[in-house]
Amino acid sequence: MESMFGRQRVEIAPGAVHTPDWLSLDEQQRLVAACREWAAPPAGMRHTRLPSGGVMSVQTVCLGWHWTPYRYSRTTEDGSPVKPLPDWLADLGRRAVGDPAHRPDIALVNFYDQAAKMGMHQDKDERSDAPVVSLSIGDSCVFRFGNTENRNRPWTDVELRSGDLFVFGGPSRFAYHGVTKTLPGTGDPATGLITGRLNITLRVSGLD
Ligand SMILES: O=C(O)CCC(=O)C(=O)O
Ligand SMILES: [Fe+2]
Repeated sequence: MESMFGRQRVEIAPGAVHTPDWLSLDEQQRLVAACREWAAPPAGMRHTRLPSGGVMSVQTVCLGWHWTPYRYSRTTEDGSPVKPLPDWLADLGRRAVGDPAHRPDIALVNFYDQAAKMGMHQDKDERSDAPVVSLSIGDSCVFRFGNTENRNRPWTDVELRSGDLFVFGGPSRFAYHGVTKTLPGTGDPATGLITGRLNITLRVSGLD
């Protein structure tokens, strides 16, 4: 939410909190550089294929556990081992949640080109109700945060900008959400990302 003092931390729904400008420029630069390495093959960034035969418009690389709709595994579709989730990234997730016991073991790194979006869905392939941490870098987007019942209204549209944190847990952990559009040209090239949007979600798998 915008006030004359800038954007404020807002609880969008119980357990769902938007914290603007949470990442420093240094942290964003480090994440962009790391995402470039994670995106490289093997087990690199690709468009996820859906069982329906469709292909997601975002490109994704997974760390820790590989997500294939609708389950997690230790290897990708072509049999490559999934890249590890580095401790420093799990530490960042722990700091975002503010709970010393929080231990994310999955990162999904999504890249949105200017046409990419993500339909309303729940993050429900994890066997844990621990909060999901979402970090955004690059172009702004319209993030639609809905309800836990279905993909329809009520929802709240939130503009996520570069450096913003969004955490959803508690009663909002299984709320439907999606990205209706990105806003091309709104990112700061100083992050190292010249075009497009990166989103990193950190999750607890509940698997071993
Ligand atoms: O890009 C975003 O902000 C949301 C990504 C998301 O919902 C997901 O990866 O499940
Ligand atoms: Fe999601």
